[in-house]
Amino acid sequence: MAEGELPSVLILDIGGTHGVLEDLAALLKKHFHLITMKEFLGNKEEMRKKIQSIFVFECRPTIDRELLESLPNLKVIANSGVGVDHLDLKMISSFGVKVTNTPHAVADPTADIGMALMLASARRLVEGCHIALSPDTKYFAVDWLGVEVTRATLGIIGMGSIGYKVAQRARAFNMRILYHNRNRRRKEDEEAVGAHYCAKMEDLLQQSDFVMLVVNLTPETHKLIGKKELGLMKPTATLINISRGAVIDQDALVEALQNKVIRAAALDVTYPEPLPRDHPLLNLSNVIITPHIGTATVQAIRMMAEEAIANMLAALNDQPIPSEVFPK
Ligand SMILES: O=CC(=O)O
Repeated sequence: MAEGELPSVLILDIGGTHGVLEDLAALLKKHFHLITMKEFLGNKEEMRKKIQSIFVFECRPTIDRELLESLPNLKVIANSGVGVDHLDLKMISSFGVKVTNTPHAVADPTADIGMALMLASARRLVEGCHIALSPDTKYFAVDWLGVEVTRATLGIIGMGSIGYKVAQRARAFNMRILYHNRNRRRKEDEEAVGAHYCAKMEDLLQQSDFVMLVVNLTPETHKLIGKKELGLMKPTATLINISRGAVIDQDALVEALQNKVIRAAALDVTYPEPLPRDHPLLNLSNVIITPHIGTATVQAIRMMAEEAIANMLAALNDQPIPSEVFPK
């Protein structure tokens, strides 16, 4: 790289051609020369040699061996978002390329979406909205009573930083909070939010009125919730998923919802995304689905870009990286 020249960053975004939003581009341009996928595809050897970093912005691309082989000077892939289940960490690391994520930016907005889904499902907000918008529906609230979140039992599966933020919020609703996690949190953390540890996930499933999934998607959590687990839940319970769609066996979920094995589900994530238009989950009145919007806020998008920039700069300058993700 010539002196004074900014390091080149390839931007992978939804559609692969638009680059990032204007104000984020301005932020990135202070430190990097940006290359959109459109420019990249039309181009030449010389440009590929300059690319030192990939910024994955609001998309889940497949980064394959072929792409990595074509970028001889790539040092880091900076993912905006915390989940890196779409990246083959071992393969990427075999090229000497580092991977980073943005755990701080995502925690609050994702916890907010968890709470929003729980409240919306409990109080049947979407159905209520349809009734209010429809000119000829007769309004009899008794026909579609909701349930209360206040003082109910919330079971959080996955007590990392997002799960913990959910617990903090749930405490304000006087909820009884149970959690299941690979590792038990420190006593002080538990006490601060009044959370009780369930070593066995089954105990949490049996006792909770609301079960919220906040785990990373890994081989161990793939289809963590299937027919057996749904069968353990109360028939009055609601399942909320803000992690990844594949954490639930979706066929089993459809069956459980159709047969009222559980009361309802509220999902910000599905498998695949979006669901095919004829998917049975889209035709159930006891389901709310949002299109993976846990971090879709003005603030989060900016904070994720800032975190990614700090990660890229550290990686390119051989400094300690704030949020590096290592292959297991
Ligand atoms: O899904 C959102 C994230 O991984 O941060």
